[in-house]
Amino acid sequence: SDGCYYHAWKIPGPFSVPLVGSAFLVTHIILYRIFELVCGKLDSLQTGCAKSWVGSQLYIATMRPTDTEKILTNCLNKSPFYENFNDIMKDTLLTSKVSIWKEHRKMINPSFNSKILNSYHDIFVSYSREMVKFLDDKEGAEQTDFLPVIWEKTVDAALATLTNVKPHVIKERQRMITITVKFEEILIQRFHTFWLLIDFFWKLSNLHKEHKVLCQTAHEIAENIIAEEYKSYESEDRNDDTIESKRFLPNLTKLNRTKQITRDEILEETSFMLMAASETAAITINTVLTILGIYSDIQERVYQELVSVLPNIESSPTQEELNRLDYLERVVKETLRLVPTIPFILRYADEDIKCDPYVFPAGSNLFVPLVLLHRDPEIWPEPEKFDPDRFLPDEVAKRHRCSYIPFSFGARNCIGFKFGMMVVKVMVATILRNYKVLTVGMKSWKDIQWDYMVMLKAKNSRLRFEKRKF
Ligand code: HEM
Repeated sequence: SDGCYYHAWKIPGPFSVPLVGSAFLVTHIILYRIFELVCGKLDSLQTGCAKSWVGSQLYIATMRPTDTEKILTNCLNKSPFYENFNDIMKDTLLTSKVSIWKEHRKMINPSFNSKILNSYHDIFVSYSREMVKFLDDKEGAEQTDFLPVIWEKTVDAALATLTNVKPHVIKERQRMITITVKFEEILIQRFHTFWLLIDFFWKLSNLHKEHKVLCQTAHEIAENIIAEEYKSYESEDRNDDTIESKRFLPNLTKLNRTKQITRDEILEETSFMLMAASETAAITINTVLTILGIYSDIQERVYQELVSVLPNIESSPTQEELNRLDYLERVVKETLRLVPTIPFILRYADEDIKCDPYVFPAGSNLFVPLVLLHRDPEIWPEPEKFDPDRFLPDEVAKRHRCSYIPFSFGARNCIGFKFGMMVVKVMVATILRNYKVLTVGMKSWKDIQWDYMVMLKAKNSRLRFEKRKF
């Protein structure tokens, strides 16, 4: 509309891109141009926000906490960007239109309440013990890449908590990891091959064939998990009041009986939920350990806290002990500030959003770069310094509540926020109580090479583990 052009005209932004037809091409340009723009020029613009026209689509990036709060509270629809992930995750909590999302989130939310999450504590502990046992067996060995190792444990922990299926029953569950990695590789390859960004060529390419095979396999694995869940539903004398029946997949299975959700919808939600739960947690644990490997003085402080709260090396933290690990909590928070595992969020404006002195017009795509918001020197003095004490209560109270949002904010925030913090803390606490972690040849977090696609993950973190003496 004319209003849209008028409002957009006032927002600074030096470039536009000629009309292009493919949604994927648009996405490509957003990522590269806006990232470049936002990273390179946002602070020099001194406005905290910038726009870019990509064909007929308007993209606006902002790193002001007040705008961020307005966007995340008022715009619950996602940008078309999210349609590009993969073909079996088009209608999930993450991606679906508000109408569907609202219904599903209402059904899924109760499975993430505190009572149910607390019942997961011992399960997380048992997988963290398995992790330590794995390290014991390989003592001293340099892990060229720790991420796949910890990821196996978070997949099992996710299956053991979000479903009633015993992880070992799902023989191909480790393939969930290779498939996810492959999906991301294909996405990256597509981004780097200009002609593959045009749908017509993409559909003809071998990469697309590979993509389809992966979708098929992911679909089969999710089918198996659901079939097992149905079996356990039928075999056990079902009591719908147990805490187990309120878990994510059992709960959806129950709602399927009363036709509140279809089996296909459950399949997509499950596929996505298991991936979301395990990959984010694994990456975060890997990042925390890498950073603590670099800053050994900070690791030492974490270790001293662990020794005082957990005098016995064999013991894992109880829930009450976990809550007393304040310094560890600050370390995890500071890690997610500097390196938010999900580095940006894209929303869609259904109506005009007033962000003084600008109006972000209806129809625009709103880009919230967490990674830049979290490094804004106006909010974070010496932003590149790793300093867990930024999260002391007095410091937190001084900042705007949307200056730090690794789990997003508002009604469409991360449903697994507490779940994620719990797994990460239990795993890191148990590993560090038993092992000292070292990195090879790195002095600062800036020596880590970051993969910058959908997730922000360390590429060259080679961790070494040294058994702690009693
Ligand atoms: C541990 C680190 C984690 C981080 C940093 C993280 C971060 C986020 C962020 C930033 C979003 C919003 C994404 C967007 O709007 O584009 C999100 C959404 C989501 N996350 Fe997480 N997450 C984590 C762990 C988890 C876990 C453990 C689960 C599941 C148990 C989970 C499930 C989800 C789901 C289902 C959504 C979509 C929510 C909706 O749109 O209603 N996440 N997460």
